Amino acid sequence: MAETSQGAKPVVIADSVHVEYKAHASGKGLKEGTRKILTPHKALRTVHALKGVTFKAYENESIGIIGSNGSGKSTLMRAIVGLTPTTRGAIYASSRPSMLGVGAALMPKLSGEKNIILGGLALGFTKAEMAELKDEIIAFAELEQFIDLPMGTYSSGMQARLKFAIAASKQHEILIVDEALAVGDQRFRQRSEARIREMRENAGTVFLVSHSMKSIKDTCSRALWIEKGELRMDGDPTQVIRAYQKLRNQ
Ligand SMILES: Nc1ncnc2c1ncn2[C@@H]1O[C@H](COP(=O)(O)OP(=O)(O)OP(=O)(O)O)[C@@H](O)[C@H]1O
Repeated sequence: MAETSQGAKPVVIADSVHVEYKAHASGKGLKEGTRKILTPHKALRTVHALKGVTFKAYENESIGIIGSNGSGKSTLMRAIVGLTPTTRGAIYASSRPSMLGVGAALMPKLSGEKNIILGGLALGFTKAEMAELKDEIIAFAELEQFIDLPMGTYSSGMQARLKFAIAASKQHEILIVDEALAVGDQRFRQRSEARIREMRENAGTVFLVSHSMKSIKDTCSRALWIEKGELRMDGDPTQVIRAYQKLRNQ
């Protein structure tokens, strides 16, 4: 991969990325192969969610992704992780990007403690490693009093804290955080932002999708503004946010 004049190596390259979703007129997304069983009179709509997005992300950057609802932010993140295929263009990454969140692996009926082990295994830790990390995770989530209760009894904020604490226990080289910070309370948000900064300092590259301009300003070194599937602006977070808010207030 090419290097910049400052010598930083790109870790993610998005090269004219297009993503088109095929959606049934009833509103449901379609998986490959589903098309065949649809009745012919039901129209198939194409949603062009990303229209040629190009950028390079470098080591140690923390990149905020902003834009209106439905502008394509999550689609871009899912394409970077490989969950959503690009229709045209390509994404190159120097190592496998991780999406912060172990939500899918967790089970509401199990205690917070058992879910920590489960979530850790899903992240690739061994049981022994999780036994060592467990207390730190419980302390970060501040759930000492509740950790033996089923996770399903937790409030949404408590669940979000548990998920963040599990996922943030691992150092990721390329980490994608999609709105995870918006759910906790103000104090937890500050602590999770600090943790993200720490991960970034340890040679990680972080993408943070958020509608909280404060989170982006406090956490990110760069911002990408995606609007209607296109990269509208890329640069210093304060300037990009100012331009975005100016358009929103018109
Ligand atoms: N599975 C899907 N099938 C069809 N269309 C989809 C699918 N997922 C997303 N879209 C469409 O793609 C566009 C971009 O959606 P996306 O979720 O990436 O936006 P976003 O910027 O993350 O929005 P928000 O800020 O509201 O979370 C929207 O028009 C959305 O309706």
